[in-house]
Parts: sequence; structure tokens; C-alpha cells
Amino acid sequence: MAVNGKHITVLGAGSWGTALARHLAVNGSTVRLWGRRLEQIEEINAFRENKRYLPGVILPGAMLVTTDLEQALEGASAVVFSVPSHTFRTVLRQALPFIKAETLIVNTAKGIEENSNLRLSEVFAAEAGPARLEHYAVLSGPSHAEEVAREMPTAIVAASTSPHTAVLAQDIFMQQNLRVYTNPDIIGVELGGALKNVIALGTGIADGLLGSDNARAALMTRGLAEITRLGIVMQANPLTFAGLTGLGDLIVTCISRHSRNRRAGIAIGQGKTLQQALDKVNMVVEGVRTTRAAHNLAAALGIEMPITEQMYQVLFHNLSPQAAMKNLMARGKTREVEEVALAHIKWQSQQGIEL
Ligand SMILES: NC(=O)C1=CN([C@@H]2O[C@H](COP(=O)(O)OP(=O)(O)OC[C@H]3O[C@@H](n4cnc5c(N)ncnc54)[C@H](O)[C@@H]3O)[C@@H](O)[C@H]2O)C=CC1
Ligand SMILES: O=C(CO)COP(=O)(O)O
Repeated sequence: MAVNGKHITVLGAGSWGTALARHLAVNGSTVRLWGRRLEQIEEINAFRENKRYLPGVILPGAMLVTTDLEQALEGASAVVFSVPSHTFRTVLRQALPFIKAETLIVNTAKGIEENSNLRLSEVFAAEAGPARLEHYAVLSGPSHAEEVAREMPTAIVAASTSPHTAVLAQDIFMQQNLRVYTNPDIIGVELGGALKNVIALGTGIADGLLGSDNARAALMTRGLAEITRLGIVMQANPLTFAGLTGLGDLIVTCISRHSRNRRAGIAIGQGKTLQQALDKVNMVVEGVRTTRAAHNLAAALGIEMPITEQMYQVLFHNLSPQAAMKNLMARGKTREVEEVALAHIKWQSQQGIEL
């Protein structure tokens, strides 16, 4: 069943939900946007603009914007979740009674659930039942809301364990200024999208502290190496981390002025506390919770993630950014790519790919 041109509901009226709702409406779908805060929804309806989260972007007049979840979801042929990852389980639970079993679900949040350390597709399977994963896709990649809403050329990925579902998600978002690729590796796509935020907080801290291009490049590249190391053990395809949802998103988040994670990191690097940095950004900074989850996952799986470890100490145990940088530079000698290359070969043989 094609979805394009039908009713699509976007849950979450923050910057990403608002930008995607606009995009889908411009792309020819009938769109409803749901947000939980009445005051904010009334303001969007009055001005056709989300002044707090996406100022300067005017929304199409025909789009229904509401706080009524049942009204938003009635008859929806696709539901796009654009809420922060730590609220995904709660919003999903509230929404599921109004969503038919065969409805396409697209999750755009980037995070790992704290405490359970579950990827969000695992949270979905736990709440909706594993059979519905067949209708579940993840949309991820380098895509700041501020630019997608202004139709800047952007390339992203729709990932699903079902090739048919990945193509359905690809079809509803694909447009002349938004190229959507498919990828069956949902594990790698979810991990790349979540873990790049930890590294972007780190490069932000280094930017705030030192303003060094060399340090930023070192953290990005070695950050990708440790993301890949964890991903391989979690059964991701190592090549996914070299793609849009890995390297691509890491680049944009570590260099963009729009990045919340980068901006929070810069504030910390300049001497602000974590709370002061979060107050300054005043939007969701996913990398903070993800740092804790990644730290716990790495410990549970016995994976070395030195940058994540230092980030964990800075964010939650008052280690100074200076000391964290010193600790990273003082690590013992090691090799660059051999372990990742060996893990890739092992992964290929596990998948039955002939070498
Ligand atoms: N902003 C961007 O450019 C992009 C964001 N994302 C991801 O999308 C997700 C949402 O991020 P943003 O829209 O940027 O966040 P945001 O900070 O702009 O907005 C968050 C929205 O979620 C709402 N919210 C908070 N708690 C809620 C709850 N319990 N129930 C319902 N709504 C709740 C807030 O009221 C607000 O409308 C995050 O996981 C982010 O990583 C992904 C790609 C791009
Ligand atoms: O994921 C994003 C861009 O692809 C958004 O990153 P920030 O949350 O750091 O703004």
C-alpha cells in the first residue's frame, strides 16, 4: 500500500516534528501535527509559525495542529514520531490505542533509552509487539530542522528490517531537496544517530576550550572508531558507520551552528556547568542521556570507548574538560584501523558473506 498523498500524523511539535510536518505537507500529503502543550499549539495555530522551536518558517494553512492525540491519529496511514528519545516510550504508549496494526511507523528520534539501554526499535517492539517491527522504520542522517524547513539539499536514510517498509518511508519523504536512501541495517542506523551526539558534545567542549581544528578532527575520527567498535559487537553492519547516518551525521552535528549538542558542549568547554549549558540551549540535547547509556553499554559489553568514558566523567562526575583532554592524549600506544578491519571481516563471515 502506498502512503503518499494520504493522512500522515507527526507526533512532537518541536523543531524536527515541525520541519517534517511542513515538508510532508509541501510534498503532497495531508498532515496533522500533534504537540502536548496547549499554549504552544495555540500559538502555532494563531501565527502558522512555531516561534519557539522553528522561528521564521511558515506552515501551510491546511495543516491541522492539535493537542488531541485521538483526533491527530484518526485514520492515519503513517505516523511519524518526532519526540525526544526519553519520551518515546510514554508517547508511544499513549498513541498505540489509536494506531492500526498495519500503519507505517517512522521514528526520527536519536537516542538510546536510559536505564534499559535499549535502542528505540527495541522499545517499540517491547511496547507494540515484535510483529509490528515489520511496519517500523527509522529516519536518520545529517538533517538539521532549520535547513530542511528551508528546503536546503539534504540526504538521509530510511532504515527498516522490512525492505518494503523502508521503501514506503522513503516514498513519503523523498522530494527534490530531500534525497532518501534505504538501509536494512536498523541497528547500525540507530546506533550511529544516537552515538554521534556524544561525540558532538565532546567536540563542542574541545571547541569551547581550545578552538582547535586538529582536536575536533581527532575527536570526530576516533569517535567514529569507537562507535563502530561498539556497533560491530551489537551486530551492526560496520559499513553503515561510514554512511549518512554515521559519518554524515557526525560531520554535521560536530560542525553546524544549528547543533544543540555542539552548542551545549561549547558552553561546557567555556566553563558553564551542564545545567547552565542545557538552560542556554533550551531544546533537547540528546547526547547527555545517551552518554550515560553508551557508557553502560560499553561497560556491559566490555568495549573500550575512551571518548565516551571521558564524556561520562565530565558530564556526571565533574571531571574538568582540561583533565579529560589530557587523559585522552595520555592513553597508551595503539594501532589505528586493524581491529575495525578484523571485526568487519568477522561480521562478514557471520552474515555468510563470502570473502
Ligand atoms: N532538530 C533537528 O534538527 C533534528 C532532531 N532530531 C531528533 O528528533 C527528536 C526531537 O528533537 P527536536 O525536535 O530537535 O527537539 P526540540 O527540543 O526542538 O523539541 C522537543 C519537543 O518535544 C516535546 N516534548 C518534550 N517532552 C514531551 C513529552 N513527554 N511528550 C510529548 N512531547 C514532548 C517538547 O514540547 C517539544 O515540542 C530528537 O531525538 C532529536 O535528536 C533528528 C534530526 C534532526
Ligand atoms: O541530529 C541532528 C542533525 O542530523 C540534530 O543534532 P542536534 O540535536 O545536535 O541539533
